[in-house]
Amino acid sequence: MNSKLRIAVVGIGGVGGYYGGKLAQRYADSEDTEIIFIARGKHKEEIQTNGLTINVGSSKFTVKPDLVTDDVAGLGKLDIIVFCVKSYSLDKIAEDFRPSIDESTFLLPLQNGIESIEYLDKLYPAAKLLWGCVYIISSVGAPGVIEVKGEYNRLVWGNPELPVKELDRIHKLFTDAGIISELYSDIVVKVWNKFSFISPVATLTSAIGKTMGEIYENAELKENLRILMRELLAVAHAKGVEIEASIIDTNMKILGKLPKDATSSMQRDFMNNNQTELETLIGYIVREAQKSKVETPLFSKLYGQLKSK
Ligand SMILES: NC(=O)C1=CN([C@@H]2O[C@H](COP(=O)(O)OP(=O)(O)OC[C@H]3O[C@@H](n4cnc5c(N)ncnc54)[C@H](OP(=O)(O)O)[C@@H]3O)[C@@H](O)[C@H]2O)C=CC1
Ligand SMILES: CC(C)(CO)C(=O)C(=O)O
Repeated sequence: MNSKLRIAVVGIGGVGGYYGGKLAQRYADSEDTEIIFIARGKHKEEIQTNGLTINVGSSKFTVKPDLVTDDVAGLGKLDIIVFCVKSYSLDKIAEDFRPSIDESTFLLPLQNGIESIEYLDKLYPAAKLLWGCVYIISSVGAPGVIEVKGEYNRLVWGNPELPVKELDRIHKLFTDAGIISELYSDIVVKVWNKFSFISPVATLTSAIGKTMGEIYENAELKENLRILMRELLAVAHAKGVEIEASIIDTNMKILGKLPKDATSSMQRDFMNNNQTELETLIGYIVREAQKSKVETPLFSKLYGQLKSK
């Protein structure tokens, strides 16, 4: 019988490459923990042959997990699954994990937004769902290579309804791997806090094609961003999430500290004609507003514009 703790990281892109890389660096080849990467194509082949190299600021490390595969069906029971694909890829792959998931499996989705978490909760109601989000700027540089900007990244996660002892064990597992792990009992608010920044910023930058600095320095655009944040908060409050109004000022301060030429990843996806996370970052707010009969005129207008882009 396999008594190892079995962890799968699904999607070895910017996020999965960094967090999977840290886990593999600490636990691959260990006696008690198995690290599995779900990757595909040339990226998978490169990781299998030469390992995954992670460049973080001025340092770098290369890892080889215990297994790299695109064959989810044959994996067997898993203990922790960290979903790091883009939100639009989640439903395609999440279903394939059914034989690996039972009531003791932890699921940790790290997509931006709320919808992926709600989606996995509905798909696997018996599993132990963790809420999570990450503060990192990272991407695939080349097959087998991950580029992370800056040295300081945070993994924010938790679920107050699950036993503290089990959460503490995962927290130790992450921390021992060198991951900055922040375990919160008010995790729902923490994930909405991040969403209250990224959703309005992604919406406005993508709709008008301006950088974060250009928005911050223009009073009218800045007010539009505040309006989007207020609309998002109204939706959160209607859903019973106790997010504080002061998060808007906090978000504006964060925006002011970012490089003037910073763009959002959705804005870059629109510019490069790539598939985007429009539905989970923006469409979700519009749909939830309709369900709760909350008015979100600016979100609705910009969502309509972006949908037809
Ligand atoms: N990157 C960042 O800095 C941040 C990202 N986020 C969020 O994290 C999430 C992930 O983003 P990010 O890491 O940037 O995305 P990436 O596109 O860099 O990574 C996703 C990876 O998943 C792979 N993938 C998709 N489907 C499959 C599949 N069926 N089998 C195997 N591999 C698959 C993709 O492979 P392929 O290339 O072949 O499609 C890609 O390597 C998003 O929701 C994003 O908004 C949040 C904060 C910061
Ligand atoms: C805010 C940022 C840049 C990094 O956390 C991000 O999440 C994104 O652009 O999608």
